Amino acid sequence: MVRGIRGATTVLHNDAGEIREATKELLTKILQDNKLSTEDLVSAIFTVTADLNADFPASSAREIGWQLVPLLCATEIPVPGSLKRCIRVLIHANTDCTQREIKHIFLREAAGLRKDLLETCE
Ligand SMILES: C=C(O[C@@H]1C=C(C(=O)O)C=C[C@H]1O)C(=O)O
Repeated sequence: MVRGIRGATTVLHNDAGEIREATKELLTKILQDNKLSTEDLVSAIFTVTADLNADFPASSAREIGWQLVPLLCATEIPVPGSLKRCIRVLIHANTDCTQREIKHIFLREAAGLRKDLLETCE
């Protein structure tokens, strides 16, 4: 069964090194907490807020072994007042978990984004 897994994190600066480090931390935790390997991954879509253009998060994914996973990066909708310097991801993965068992991961300043989603996790 293919399930969707959401994640998000933030960086302090529009800096390629920071984006790489934050993205790798997020993706590694998503795989660990959901007991997934890269072989289980179907695809992933990243968005970054318009204030982040120093690097593509997809490059970071390849640096941790996601070379065969189809990836896409796009700019997030600039809703006034929304969280700044945010990297979001939607991963599609093969898993036996139910929807409620999926661990969605929101780190750093993004931790408050989707408390509703976290509350529905088992
Ligand atoms: C609230 C978020 O930001 C935005 C809103 C989303 C939503 O309402 O589901 C999803 C992604 C973003 O476009 C989030 O990342 O979860």
